[in-house]
Amino acid sequence: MTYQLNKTDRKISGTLSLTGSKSISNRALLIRALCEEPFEINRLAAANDTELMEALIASSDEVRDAGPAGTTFRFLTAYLSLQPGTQILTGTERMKQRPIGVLVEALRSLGANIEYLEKDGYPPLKIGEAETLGSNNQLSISAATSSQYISALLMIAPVLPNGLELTLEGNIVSRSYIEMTLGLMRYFGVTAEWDGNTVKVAPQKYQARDFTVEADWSAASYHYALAAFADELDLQLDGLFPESTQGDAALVPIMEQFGIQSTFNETGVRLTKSGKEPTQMFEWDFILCPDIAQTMAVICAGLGVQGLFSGLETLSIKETDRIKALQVELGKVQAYFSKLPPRFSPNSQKQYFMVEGKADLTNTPAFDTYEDHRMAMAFAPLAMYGTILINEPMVVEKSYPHFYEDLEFLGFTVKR
Ligand SMILES: O=C(O)C1=C[C@@H](OP(=O)(O)O)[C@@H](O)[C@H](O)C1
Ligand SMILES: C=C(OP(=O)(O)O)C(=O)O
Repeated sequence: MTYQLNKTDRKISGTLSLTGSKSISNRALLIRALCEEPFEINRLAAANDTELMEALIASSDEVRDAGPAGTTFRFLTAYLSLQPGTQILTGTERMKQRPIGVLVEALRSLGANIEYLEKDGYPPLKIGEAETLGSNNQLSISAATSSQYISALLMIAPVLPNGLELTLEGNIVSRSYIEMTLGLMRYFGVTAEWDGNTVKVAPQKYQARDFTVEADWSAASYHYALAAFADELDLQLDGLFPESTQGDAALVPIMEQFGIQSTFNETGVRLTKSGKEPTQMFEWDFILCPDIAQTMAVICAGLGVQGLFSGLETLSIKETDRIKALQVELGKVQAYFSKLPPRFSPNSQKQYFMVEGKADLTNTPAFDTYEDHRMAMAFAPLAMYGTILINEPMVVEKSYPHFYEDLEFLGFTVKR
């Protein structure tokens, strides 16, 4: 299936109410499953990944299929280790290529009974009943591959008989998501101490409290891209708060550099043009906000701004290898995304990528999406410069099922 997108003017105005954050929703659902009393979760994400999370927690099926949902898969691995009986946790072909060994090894050393059903270190998993889980409460874990493993362990930590002392080794990737986890745990009455590289969680009970999920800042990034490409702008995004636990809220200072002013009000944030010219050279380290790297690469290419990106170490193990996918798709519009040779790196400790060139839309490019929602949504804003095609457009359902309807509301034509 292919969608054709275009927009005849460069005006962006109106009010959108964005879906809830899938990261926050998936945490709130896991915490609710571990809490002895029920509570309400308002504005749960409409994301397929969140629907899966909710359905798989409630399921009594022996085989549970998390599809392409990474957080769902990782959080459920920890949760199912606590459950009686034996379950099989599986996912898409891509999920079977996304590593899980660090989490499985950590759970095994707590006493979990987990087997790999295909390739060592990767899904699918057979999770049996543990004889005793958590009699040992000290664990070291590599923090350099995915923060989701750490979040999964921290969320089950208070219900383990002796809690958990988790030592994080190596470079910590996506640290903002670990902080989000601890923030949510705190909201539900569980305290943790993070001192140096050790996080300690004593045995505690989650306290039931109704909760409202903040809107999704990663989803907001696509609207910030429209804002950056617009000539006239007055866009209200409802459901976003000024004090966010989402690392992707870094969009506010980032987009200031592109002349976008974010003004928080009672219901959300209003985007207007600040009057400042966009920067000609944009530099950012995405280690705390990896999910907006694709959006920012396309914003740079759309405006012809040179981008110097670092902190992209986790991108190759996400829904697709996002580095390769960006290289191929930006190449279709004569823009480039290339790894900087170490001798040109401003900081020898980091790996840099450079975005160069201004996207040329004259030949109605057809963008492939690689089973990655963020490839579809990051490239869609280019339709403000000319007609584009998006192949397999419905990948967006993973996190933002109403994405195309929201574009139509803003005046885009979406030919299905
Ligand atoms: O914990 C979470 O909700 C997430 C953590 C990040 O993953 P990594 O920690 O693997 O970078 C992020 O990319 C993902 O979309 C959601
Ligand atoms: C990486 C992502 O999700 P997950 O790891 O949960 O599949 C994402 O939504 O960009």
